[in-house]
Amino acid sequence: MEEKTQSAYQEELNRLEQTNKGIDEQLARLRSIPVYFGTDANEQVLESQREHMRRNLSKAVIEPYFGRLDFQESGIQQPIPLYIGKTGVHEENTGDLLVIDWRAPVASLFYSFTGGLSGASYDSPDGLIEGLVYLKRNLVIREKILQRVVDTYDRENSTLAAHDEFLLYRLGENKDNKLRDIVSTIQAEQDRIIRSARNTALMIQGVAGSGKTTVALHRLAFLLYQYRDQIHAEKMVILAPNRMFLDYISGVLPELGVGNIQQSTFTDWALDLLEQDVKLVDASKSLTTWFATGPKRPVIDEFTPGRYKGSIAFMQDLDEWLVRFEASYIPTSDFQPWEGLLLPLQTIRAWFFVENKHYSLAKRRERVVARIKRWLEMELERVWETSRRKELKKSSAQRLRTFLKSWPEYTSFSLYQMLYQTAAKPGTLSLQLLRPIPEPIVEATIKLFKRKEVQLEDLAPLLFIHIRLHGIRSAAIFDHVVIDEAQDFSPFQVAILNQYTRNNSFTILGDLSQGIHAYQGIWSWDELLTLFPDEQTGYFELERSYRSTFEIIQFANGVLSRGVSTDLLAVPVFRSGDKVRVLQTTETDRLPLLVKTLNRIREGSSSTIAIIGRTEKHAEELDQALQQAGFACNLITAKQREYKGGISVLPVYLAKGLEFDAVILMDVDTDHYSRDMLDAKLLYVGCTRSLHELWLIYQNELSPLIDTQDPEIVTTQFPLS
Ligand SMILES: Nc1ncnc2c1ncn2[C@@H]1O[C@H](COP(=O)(O)OP(=O)(O)OP(=O)(O)O)[C@@H](O)[C@H]1O
Repeated sequence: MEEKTQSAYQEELNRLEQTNKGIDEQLARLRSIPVYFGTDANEQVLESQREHMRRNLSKAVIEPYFGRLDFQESGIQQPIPLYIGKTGVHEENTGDLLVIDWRAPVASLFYSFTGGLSGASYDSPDGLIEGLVYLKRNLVIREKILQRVVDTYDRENSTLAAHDEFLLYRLGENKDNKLRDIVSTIQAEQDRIIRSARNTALMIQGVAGSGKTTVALHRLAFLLYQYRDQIHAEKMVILAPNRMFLDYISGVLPELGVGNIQQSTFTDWALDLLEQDVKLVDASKSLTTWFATGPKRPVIDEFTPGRYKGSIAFMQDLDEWLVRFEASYIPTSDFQPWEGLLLPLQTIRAWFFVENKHYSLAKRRERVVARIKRWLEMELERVWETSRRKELKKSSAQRLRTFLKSWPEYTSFSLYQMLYQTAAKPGTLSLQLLRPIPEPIVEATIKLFKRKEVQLEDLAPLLFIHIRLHGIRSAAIFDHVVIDEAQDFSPFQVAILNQYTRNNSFTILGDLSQGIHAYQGIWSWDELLTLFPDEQTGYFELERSYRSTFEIIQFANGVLSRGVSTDLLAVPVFRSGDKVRVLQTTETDRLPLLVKTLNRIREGSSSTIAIIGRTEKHAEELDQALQQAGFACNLITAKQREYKGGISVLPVYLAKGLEFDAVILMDVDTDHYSRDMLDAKLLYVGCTRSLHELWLIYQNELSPLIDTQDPEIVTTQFPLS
């Protein structure tokens, strides 16, 4: 070990010992205080603070910090070493900071400082603090043991050479079956997103592997720290494409010491609000239709149901329709409980349209009906003769029931159904949509209604109606919403979510190059950007990809460019690995080659492996073949709720968002991946799932999306040894 490195190591060993001692003492003291179970409110608050500290310190004692930054603030004599960790720790007696929370303003220097001799600054609650950075050091501590000390900047020799070395060391590690936190290596461009102000709809276009999901999760932890009095974890939500993906990312927030954040899919969230008034068609069925190969795949245009019903134009049509419905939503005659007594329609209208106009439609009807009943009771009390009153009571109740039949109650579903029924009958003019819904959409929707079923794209309109009918409960309003894989959301879905969100506070992230659900999702970020006021919108692009090796990224970029005209190509962090292997086979050798490849991969250090097919059926066949060959695999289907790791077999469209040490893409021939936009995006998604090894196997003719010419990144040979 070089002398300087050795002394740095020794210095850090001493410091670690001192910090651990401080934490241990605090923990011991806290643990010696008996837990309070009583009813005194003040004591309860103190106990919950102690419990919070006990939890934080027990975590901190294992890995107290990961970084050190020596910073000399302007006007101060010398640099002070700042140790940065996942949670802040104070020295018990002096109150000095032993460890600074990574989310604290000063810690932003650790991420934003990228070298050079000029000054550095950070925003503090007291304004801009300026100064000089002398040292930036990464420290790896595992189970209290110092394992690595890497200086990424040293003012004395003004280098930054080790900066990428530490990142590369981290990226080169194999992954287990959960996404991990990246606090020790957050990059400057990611840090800017994480620390953005809260009342903004942040939109992030990031290439595959650029850390979008990870960054969003760190942003939640930051918001909770920075705005702890205004934002509450239980009022934040992460919306992801499916439950399995949520399971896959579920480790990050607890690692960051954050709990209680809601995690859901748009579907589950919407169905919950609609109180299961409707059923959704089986997701596998629609996925099979949209991801069919060749000519069986439906054409996608603006009249594709998902695009049409997900558009803001449809939302506006529906809005207009509801205004006219509301105007007509009142009985058509006076109410006459008995001869000689009349409640004029005009009075009922005034109660409905004027006195109760601030209530939602259902509430207004409920209030007006209650008022009619009260009016009736008062009128009955005026009838002195008991037997006559009894008789009138009975008959008027009957008349009221008949009267109210002309003023039915609606659910979101029944009203939505009425919209399509009206659209199907050109005669009913007053409630006809101004812009007619295309006939095939009307027919297909009505057909599903018979089974009380709807498609995913019907959920936003149903919720829109739900809000008109019932309003929004304040308990249902979010402080902040994260939408992952937002390219698959429709503008209507995001507009609805915005109604349930305070102050446009969103983190919306996605990648148009992975927009494989183009039949419902956005085609450009402008479709979402226009939903928010300009001054509350932020747009970022992440171009660097951290997941895969240089070879894999170059190869995947080639695939994408052959099917899509795009400038959203990933820039690799220079981490070189094995060449991508594109192997030709025959029908008889296909499965033996797959088995041989799997065995070969397993000889190495990969712990998560994916075998990716083109469709669900394709994946099922591969899974069966592998099970018969003795491999314990996990078949991933659209209904999956848990991500188990190990060897996964899955259709390419379900691989989005996940990552594996090694990926084998099966049957990448012309039939499975033709030269078109969707197939290019699908194959791009498949390739970019791999961290270290990528294998592609095909028979007959290779997909035109793949080029094997560049010997620097691809080989067509199976490795010899
Ligand atoms: N700054 C970083 N330091 C270390 N690892 C990082 C960093 N940023 C991202 N990564 C790693 O890169 C991988 C990709 O991250 P993530 O899944 O968040 O990206 P993504 O943009 O959501 O990807 P995709 O769109 O392809 O699903 C993860 O393994 C993550 O840990």
